[in-house]
Amino acid sequence: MQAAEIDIVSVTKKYGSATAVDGISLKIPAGAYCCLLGPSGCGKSSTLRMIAGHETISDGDIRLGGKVVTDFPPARRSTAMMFQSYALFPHMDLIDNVAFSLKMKGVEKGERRARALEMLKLMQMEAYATRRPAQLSGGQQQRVALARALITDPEALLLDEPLSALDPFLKIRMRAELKRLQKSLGITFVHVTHSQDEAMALADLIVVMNDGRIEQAAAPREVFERPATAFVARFMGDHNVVSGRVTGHGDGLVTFEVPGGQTLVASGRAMEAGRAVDVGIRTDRVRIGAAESQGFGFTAIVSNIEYQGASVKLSVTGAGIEDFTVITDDAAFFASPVIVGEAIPLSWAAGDASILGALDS
Ligand SMILES: Nc1ncnc2c1ncn2[C@@H]1O[C@H](COP(=O)(O)OP(=O)(O)OP(=O)(O)O)[C@@H](O)[C@H]1O
Repeated sequence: MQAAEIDIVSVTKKYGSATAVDGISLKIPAGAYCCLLGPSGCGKSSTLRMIAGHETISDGDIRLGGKVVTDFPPARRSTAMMFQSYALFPHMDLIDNVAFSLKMKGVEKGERRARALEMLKLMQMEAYATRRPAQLSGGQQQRVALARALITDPEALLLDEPLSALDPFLKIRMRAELKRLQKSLGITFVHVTHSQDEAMALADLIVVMNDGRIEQAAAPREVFERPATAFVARFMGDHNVVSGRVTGHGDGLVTFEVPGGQTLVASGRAMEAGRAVDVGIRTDRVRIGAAESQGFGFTAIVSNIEYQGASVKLSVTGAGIEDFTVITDDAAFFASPVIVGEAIPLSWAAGDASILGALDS
């Protein structure tokens, strides 16, 4: 199969006067596994449907494999879409379900059935070829839906929350299957999800969306290690976001004051005093113990402790700092446990607190 690059150029989607997608631009390389990630209502499904041609584009253009397809109907785009509900026909057996789009194209019966069987084989479902969808498990239905989408030989497969109907165990298994399938077919996958874990596990490119815009588009590790904005840091989880005002800078470090009056230090480029900043601090990089130098920690009051097996999660507050989380490994915690209500010193290394959004400059 051939893979297509997807180029979204200043695309806007309006429903009446409401803007669902607000002038986004994004290049998805051919053969990439791209996850559109974000909270409910951020515009991920609208973006996917515009790529598929199931939704008109209010402004801007979409190019697939270098060709402008903005006004093309779905069937002319070399894309295939797999829906959340799988949308299988209940009265047809699996072969007819999978062969359906070939029938629409006028492919002769013998050939379309042979190709459908081949697709079912690819998905290891040939033994069930004459069953109906209701006689299958959720995971099996998903494989059939995939076979049905792939039979048209698409250059890009578009998946809208493909794992959301599955139980947690199956979800993780099917997620591995999706990844394997994408690598073996080599075509571009665009997968809509609101799950950070799912996006981190699958994607080569994560696109974090918020309120119709793209907050960050980067490799999973980049998004996790260097969130571009406070929104991304909060949404990906595992980061504390502390807000304050800049009081000074020097040597790649910025000092800032939080509302409670204490001064902390973060890495970041020079910026003028008085500017409001958000600083990200990874929850797993904070340790219990006094800071070696001023500004790389604070005194916190423990408000909650959750045992999580391999780790322990502490919720704490400090002067001007609310909702701060510390993830510590279980051995370190139980070697010298703390209790709710206790005042404890917290600290982190110089590179572990960074000004969000100023990391690339
Ligand atoms: N057909 C429609 N008519 C009017 N408004 C719509 C339509 N489809 C979506 N919207 C609105 O556009 C915005 C973006 O919706 P969209 O479905 O793209 O978001 P999403 O990120 O995929 O959300 P979810 O995860 O809940 O599916 C929402 O505010 C939604 O209510």
